[in-house]
Amino acid sequence: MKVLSHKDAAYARFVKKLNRRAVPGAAGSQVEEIVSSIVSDVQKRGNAAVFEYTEKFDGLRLSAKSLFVSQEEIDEAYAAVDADVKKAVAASRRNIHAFAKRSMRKDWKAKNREGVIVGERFTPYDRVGVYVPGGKAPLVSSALMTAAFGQATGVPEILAATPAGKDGKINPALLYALVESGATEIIKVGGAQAIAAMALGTKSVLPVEKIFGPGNSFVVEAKRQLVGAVSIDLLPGPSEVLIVADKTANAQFIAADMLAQAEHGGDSVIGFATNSKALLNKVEKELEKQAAELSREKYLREVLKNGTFCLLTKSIEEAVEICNAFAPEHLSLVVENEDCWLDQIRTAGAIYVGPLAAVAVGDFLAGPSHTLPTGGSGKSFSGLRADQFQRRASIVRMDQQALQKSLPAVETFSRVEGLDAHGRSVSIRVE
Ligand SMILES: NC(=O)c1ccc[n+]([C@@H]2O[C@H](COP(=O)([O-])OP(=O)(O)OC[C@H]3O[C@@H](n4cnc5c(N)ncnc54)[C@H](O)[C@@H]3O)[C@@H](O)[C@H]2O)c1
Ligand SMILES: [Zn+2]
Repeated sequence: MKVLSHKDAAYARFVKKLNRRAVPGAAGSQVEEIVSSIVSDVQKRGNAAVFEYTEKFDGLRLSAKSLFVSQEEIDEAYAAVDADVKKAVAASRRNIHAFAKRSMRKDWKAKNREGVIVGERFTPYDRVGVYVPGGKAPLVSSALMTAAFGQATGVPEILAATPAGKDGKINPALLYALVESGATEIIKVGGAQAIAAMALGTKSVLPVEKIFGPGNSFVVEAKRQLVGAVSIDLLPGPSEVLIVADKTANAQFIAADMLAQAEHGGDSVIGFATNSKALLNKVEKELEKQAAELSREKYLREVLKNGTFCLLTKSIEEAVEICNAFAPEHLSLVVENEDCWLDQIRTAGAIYVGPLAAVAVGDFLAGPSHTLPTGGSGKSFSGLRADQFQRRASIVRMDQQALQKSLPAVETFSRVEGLDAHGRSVSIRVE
């Protein structure tokens, strides 16, 4: 764990490094090369390549038949999942649908200055892909936090991809959540090969139009490389949280929120910035104490060692500047005059305001998607939302009078651009 005060010599350089730009594969890790060879192999050899990589990385032998989750497997999952889980999935789905309804784009029309009627029309995509990570934990909530938004906007075909275990089984709760969230087909494939299969199609998999969802660095890099063949939602990689707090905050709550994101393990990053020395000391102690009591201690230790920083800043203003440069996936803001500081935050994917706003409530239940930009990509992308499942077309219609009023400016543009056919196509209607 890195602990630094603004008085330390190393502080300025460390803070400067926190000013990030998104790079999915860790520098020097060769993720880019590995992924590009997987993608081109799936493009060339289709199913055969998908099956080989699944055997290599997940220890599972697939065939054209066992590639897809069967109706029997779905029925088994529905029978196996207990009532509590079904209730929790329903509660989360209800909030997601309500949230999605509000953020969906709605058709509109208006008249411009010349009287031309202009507007926008939105229709759901026909076929999308969602990736649900399955490596380190069965992310049941991630099924909801991607597919259920597509379901809310009325996407008719949702292809889901998630890695299965060596026995070919997918966690029943995850399978249940996927089907409840509108997945119409599910393939038992993970990693870059899953993204390539969905984007490019194989003999068995029909290609999709857009790909959604989080994953490890191979998944995120594959999405990045396949933009063009498909569009994507954003680049959501390993989980992160930054906490900005002053002396009014509760150290136990802060440590608990940090550990909640740290337990995702891997390349997760957790940060804490405060202007209170006393709070910093308390949070450090709490992290140790609480980590020892939690079940995923191995992942927690890994992230506490390599992916954690605690900063004593000069002021809250400076902590907010660091936050905007870092662009955290989750920001927890626990300060006096919280609304004032909230207005200054520009790059965080999700903002949790006040001491009681536990990040885990947003992770599972609140309504906004937990699929959020990480690794600094919050500077350029926003979190997953319903309107990303909508295609948009602009609409233009006009009557004789509007056409006539448009003619002079059109003729001027035609003349300066040297495109006289453009001008003629309007004047011919006015004459
Ligand atoms: N940002 C968000 O909104 C958000 C939400 C949920 C989860 N996440 C993140 O998603 C990630 C999930 O990662 P995961 O690993 O548990 O599951 P995953 O499903 O993303 O990755 C597993 C797949 O990675 C591939 N793989 C593993 N090692 C490989 C190698 N050496 N070379 C090529 N491919 C390889 C395999 O094909 C495997 O199927 C976590 O980092 C978690 O924090 C992010
Ligand atoms: Zn989380």
